[in-house]
Amino acid sequence: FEPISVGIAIGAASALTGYLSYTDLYCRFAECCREEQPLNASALKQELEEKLFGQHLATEVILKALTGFKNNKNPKKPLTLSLHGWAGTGKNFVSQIVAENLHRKGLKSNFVHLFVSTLHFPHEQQIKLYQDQLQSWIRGNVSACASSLFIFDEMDKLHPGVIDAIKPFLDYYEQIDGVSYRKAIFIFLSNAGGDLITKTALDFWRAGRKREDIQLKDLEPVLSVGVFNNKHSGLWHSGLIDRNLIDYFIPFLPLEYRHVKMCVRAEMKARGSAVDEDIVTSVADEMTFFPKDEKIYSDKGCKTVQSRLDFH
Ligand SMILES: Nc1ncnc2c1ncn2[C@@H]1O[C@H](COP(=O)(O)OP(=O)(O)OP(=O)(O)O)[C@@H](O)[C@H]1O
Repeated sequence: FEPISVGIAIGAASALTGYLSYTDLYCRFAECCREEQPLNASALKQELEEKLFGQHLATEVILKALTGFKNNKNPKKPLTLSLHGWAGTGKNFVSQIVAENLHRKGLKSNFVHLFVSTLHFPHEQQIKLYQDQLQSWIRGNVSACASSLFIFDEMDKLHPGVIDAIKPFLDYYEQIDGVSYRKAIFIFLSNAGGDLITKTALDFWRAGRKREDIQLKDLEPVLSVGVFNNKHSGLWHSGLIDRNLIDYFIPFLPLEYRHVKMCVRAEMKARGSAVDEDIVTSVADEMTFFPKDEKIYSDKGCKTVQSRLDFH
C-alpha cells in the first residue's frame, strides 16, 4: 500500500465515524427524525402486555399493524388505524404507548401531533379555515419528518368536511406536490361502535364464554353493519371507508371490575406507593357498572380511577 492513500483512507474513515458519532451524539440530546429506525417490536409487545389491561384484540392488531408497516421499506400508503370503543377503555393510553415507541419523546415529540375535534375544530362555520390549516400543517410536518404520527381524537365528532381535508394524504399517491406521505401514521380514535362491541362482549359473557375467546371476526361484521354502513355516524360520511383508506379497525372491549382493579394497582405503583388491596377494592367499588342487572362493565372504564384514588 502506498502510505499516502492509506492516510487518506484512514482520514476519510475517521471523518466518517466522527461524523456518525456526532450525529448520534446530537440526536441523543436534540430530537431527530430517524425514518429508517426500526421499531423495537418486542419492547412494544412487552409494554402492551404489561400495561394495557383486558384488550387482547387491540394488543394483537396494533402489534401486527405496526411491525408490518415499519418493516416494509416501501409502503404504498400511510398506515391508518381506527380505534373504537367505550370511554376509558384505553384508546388514548395506547396511542401514547405507540407514540413513545415510534418517537422517543412520545406525545411531546415534534413528530407526534394530537388533534382533538372539539378543541381544535369546534366551529362548523370555520370548516374552510380548518381544512386549509390542517392540510398545510400535515404537509409541513411530513416534509420535516416523513414518519410523523398524527392522532385524531373524537373522530366521531369531527365534521366530515375536515375529514375530507385529510383524505388525500391517506391515499395511495406516490407524492403530492413533491411530498410523500407513505411513511406517516394516522391514528383515529372514536366511541363509534362502542355499544356494538359491548353487546358482543356481553353475548359472550352471557353464553359463559371467555372474553379472551372473542376474535376479530366476531366483531368485524357487527362493526361494519353498525358503524360503517350507518350514514349518521359522522366519520363515515367521509368516504374513508368506501375508499378502503383505513387499514385496521381496532375494537376496545368494555372493562370489567377486575380490570378496574388492575388500573388502580397500576396507578398506585406509578405514584410510588405500596399496593393496598383494601384501597384497590374500595376505589373499584365506587365505580358504576352496567348493564343494570348484571353490572359487569365499568361505564367509565378506568377513566376516573386516578382522581378517585386522590381521595384515599
Ligand atoms: N385497558 C386499559 N389498561 C390500562 N389502563 C387503562 C386502560 N383503559 C384505560 N386506562 C387508564 O385510564 C386512563 C383513561 O383512559 P383513556 O384516556 O385511554 O380512555 P379512552 O378510551 O381514550 O376514552 P375516551 O373515549 O373517553 O377518550 C388511561 O390514561 C389509563 O391510565
